[in-house]
Amino acid sequence: MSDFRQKALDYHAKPRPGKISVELTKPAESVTDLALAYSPGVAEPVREIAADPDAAYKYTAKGNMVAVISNGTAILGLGNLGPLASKPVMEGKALLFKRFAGLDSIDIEVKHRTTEEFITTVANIADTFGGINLEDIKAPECFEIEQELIKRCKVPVFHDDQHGTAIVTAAGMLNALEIQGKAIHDVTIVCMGAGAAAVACMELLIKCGAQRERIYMLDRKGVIHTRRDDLTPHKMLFANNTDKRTLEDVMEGADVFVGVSGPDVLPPAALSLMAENPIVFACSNPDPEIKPELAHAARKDLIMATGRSDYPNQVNNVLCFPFIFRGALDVRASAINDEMKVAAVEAIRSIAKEPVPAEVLAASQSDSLEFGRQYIIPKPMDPRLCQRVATAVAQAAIDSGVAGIESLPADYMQN
Ligand SMILES: NC(=O)C1=CN([C@@H]2O[C@H](COP(=O)(O)OP(=O)(O)OC[C@H]3O[C@@H](n4cnc5c(N)ncnc54)[C@H](OP(=O)(O)O)[C@@H]3O)[C@@H](O)[C@H]2O)C=CC1
Ligand SMILES: CC(=O)C(=O)O
Ligand SMILES: [Mg+2]
Repeated sequence: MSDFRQKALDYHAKPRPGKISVELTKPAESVTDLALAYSPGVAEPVREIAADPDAAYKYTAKGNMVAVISNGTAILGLGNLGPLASKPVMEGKALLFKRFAGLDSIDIEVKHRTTEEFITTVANIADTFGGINLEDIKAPECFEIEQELIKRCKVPVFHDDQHGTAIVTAAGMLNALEIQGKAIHDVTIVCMGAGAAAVACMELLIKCGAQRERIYMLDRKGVIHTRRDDLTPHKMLFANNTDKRTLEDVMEGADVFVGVSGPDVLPPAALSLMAENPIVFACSNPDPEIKPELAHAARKDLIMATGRSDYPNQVNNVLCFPFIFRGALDVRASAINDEMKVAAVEAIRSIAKEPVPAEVLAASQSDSLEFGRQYIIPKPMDPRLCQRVATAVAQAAIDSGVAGIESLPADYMQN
C-alpha cells in the first residue's frame, strides 16, 4: 500500500472514525439545565414554532445548518458507487462548511429506487435545515432532482457539482483569459464531459460572454453534434452543427479545455494542437484529465488548473459552496439565484488580484503568490473568501428580492 493511501485511511480512521461530530451549544450539567433543555422547558419553543414556523430560526439550529445530501451516483470522478460509499466525501463537505464558513452541516446518504422517491425523501426533511446542498448526483437525473426540489422546498436548494463548480470555473477562467490576453467572446472551448458539472459550467461561461457555437462538448461517445440521435435534452443544448467527431478534431486551434469527465482522458499530444497561450482546466477528482507535469512538458505557454489541493490553481467548488450558503442563510434567502451566483464569481476572482496575506502563504506552503499563470484563483484557506463572497451573495439576495431581511447589519462579516 502506498504511503499516501495509508495516510489517507489513517486520517479517516483515527483517533476516532470519521471527520465530524456534534457539539452542544447550551449547558446541560444540572437538573435546572435539563429542565430548560428538555422537559418541561423544551415545550415552550415547540409551542412557538407550532404557532409560527419562522420561530425555528430563533429557537433551533436550523438557520446555521446545511444538509449535504447524496445518492452516491457520481462520487467525484469515481462513478456510481452507491450512497454509503459517498459518505466520506459528504462528511468532507461538512468539514469544509464548518472550517471555512462556520456552518454546521450533516451528511445524508439516500438509498432510493426511483428519482421521485429521492425527491420526496429530500423534500420531506428539508424544513429541518437552513439549506440543502445536493452533492455527487449524476446527470441527467440531477437536473430534474434539483429543479423539482427548488419548487417543493422553502429553503435554498443548490446542486454543488453544477453551480458551485460553474461559479469557480467561471471565476478562474475569466482570470486565466485575462492573463493569456484572450476575450471570452472570441475563444473556442472544448468541454470534456457532458454531465452535471459540464452543462452548468458551460451555461455560466455563456452567461459570462462565451459563444455557444464556439463550445464543443464531448461525452464518452465523442463530440456532441446535431446528427446524433442519442442525446438527452441537456446534451442537445450543446449539439454543434459540425463535422468534427473526435477530441483531436476539436482540440485543433482550441483556446480552452475544460475537463469535468474522468481521469487521464486528455493525451499530451492533443495539447500541441491547441492555439497559442492555451488554458487547461483538468478538474476531474481525484485524478485529472491530464497530469499537470505532462501538460507543462507539452506546452510552456499553458495555464493549467486541477481540482486538487496539491497543485497550483485549484479550481474546485470548495471555493464557493461554504460561502454562497453562508451568505444565503444569513439573509434567509429562499433561493440561490443567478444574481447571487454572478456576485460569487466576481467576488472570488477579485481576491486573486490582491496581495496574499501571510497566513495564507503559510497554509499554502508558498513563499509568494502573485496573480499570474501559477495563481489565477484564491486558495481555499483564504479568510477573505468568507467575508467577501458571503457579503456579495447576501447583498445580491437582498437586491434581487429573495432575502427574508431588508438589509445587512452594518457590522456584517466585520469580525
Ligand atoms: N473540480 C471540481 O470542483 C469538480 C469536479 N468535478 C468532476 O467532474 C467529473 C464529472 O462529475 P459530474 O458532472 O458530477 O458527473 P456526471 O456523472 O453528471 O457526468 C459525467 C460526465 O463525464 C462524462 N465522462 C465520463 N468519463 C468520460 C470519458 N472517459 N470520456 C468522455 N466523457 C466522459 C460522462 O459521459 P456520458 O454522458 O457519455 O456518460 C458524463 O457526461 C468528475 O470527475 C468530478 O470529480 C465535478 C464537480 C466539481
Ligand atoms: C469537487 C467535487 O465536488 C467533485 O469532484 O465532485
Ligand atoms: Mg461533487
